[in-house]
Amino acid sequence: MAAKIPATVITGFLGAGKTTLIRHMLQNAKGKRIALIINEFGDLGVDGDILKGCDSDVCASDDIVELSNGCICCTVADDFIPTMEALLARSPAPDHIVIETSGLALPQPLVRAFNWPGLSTRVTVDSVVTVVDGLAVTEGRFAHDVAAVDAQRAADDGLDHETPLSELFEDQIACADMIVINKTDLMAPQAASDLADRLKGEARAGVQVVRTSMGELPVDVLLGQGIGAEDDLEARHEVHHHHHHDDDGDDHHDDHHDHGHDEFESFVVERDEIADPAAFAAQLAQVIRSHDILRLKGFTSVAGKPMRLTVQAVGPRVDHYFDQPLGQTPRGARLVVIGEAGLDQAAIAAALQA
Ligand SMILES: Nc1nc2c(ncn2[C@@H]2O[C@H](COP(=O)(O)OP(=O)(O)OP(=O)(O)O)[C@@H](O)[C@H]2O)c(=O)[nH]1
Repeated sequence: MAAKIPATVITGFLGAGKTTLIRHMLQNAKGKRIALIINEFGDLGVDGDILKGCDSDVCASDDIVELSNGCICCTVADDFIPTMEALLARSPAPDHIVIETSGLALPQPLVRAFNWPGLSTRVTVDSVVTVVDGLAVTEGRFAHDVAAVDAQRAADDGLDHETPLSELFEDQIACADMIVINKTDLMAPQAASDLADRLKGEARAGVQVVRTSMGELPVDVLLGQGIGAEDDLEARHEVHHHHHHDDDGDDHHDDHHDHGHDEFESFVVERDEIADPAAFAAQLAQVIRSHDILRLKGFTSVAGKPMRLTVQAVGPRVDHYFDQPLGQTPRGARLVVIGEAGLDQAAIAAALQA
């Protein structure tokens, strides 16, 4: 029988650098036929567009499958498994499959899907790679922040659970075979190495922790780890609490269908094209700060310019760059905004449209 096709699961919180890492991998894959499955939170398809827009023949757009019917780990049977089966039926079959989960996905249910009868004989999880925004974690912006949680607890006796952000982070760390501390260009070397030590302590024994920036990991380090994560699920402890327990008490093994998604929300804001990228970036940074936005990304045209401007913000940091000709895209801006539930959508839209 033919060898199983290896599949790498790339996980990591919103804006950690998963798409950047995958783009670097595709550009350095040296002829390996890689099929990509990507799943975004928010419905603009920004990551797919960024990957298809990279002018390299290794990432032909029909090798990229976007799953946009919700969170990949919650729609495993309806969406993910049929997509995998379709990829496996291709001739020639891909050499490697890479799956980019949404920043809010729990990796465990996805890994579990590889034990499905139709998949288990044909693919194996080469490794689970968790990309971490090193700067955001050291700043305690979303990760498990002991001091902040303790302070909250002290202030509120009724509080018996951690924030959804820190729970997601813990699950993504607990499931990892390799942790990539990304964005080290924004960190002092000592802070990056302290974080590496800390995450080694939180992860399972033997998990590799590597440091990088712009996801520039050698392809041979990233792919071909040969772990077989689906055989080892029990070790990948799931810490995420379910906030929507069935009262009948029967805990199904696949009861992650609505894990915490209603704790986050996303929406799209459209506006007229902008005049000045730097001024717009400053405006976005202001809106992000005043409304506690976790992630904002999208595209806009700029008055008088033929290129599309990509805008990306992770917490308070806003990046913008021209990436490709506008082509047929109508002029104007489309932005997806992601945050914890309760965002003031009308006020945010008004501030972004000002
Ligand atoms: N300075 C710096 N910026 C980075 C690095 N890696 C990624 N970025 C930027 O961070 C932003 C988010 O990166 P993505 O690769 O889109 O992150 P993602 O994990 O795919 O994010 P989601 O779309 O939320 O899933 C982009 O603006 C990237 O250019 C890095 O190592 N250093």
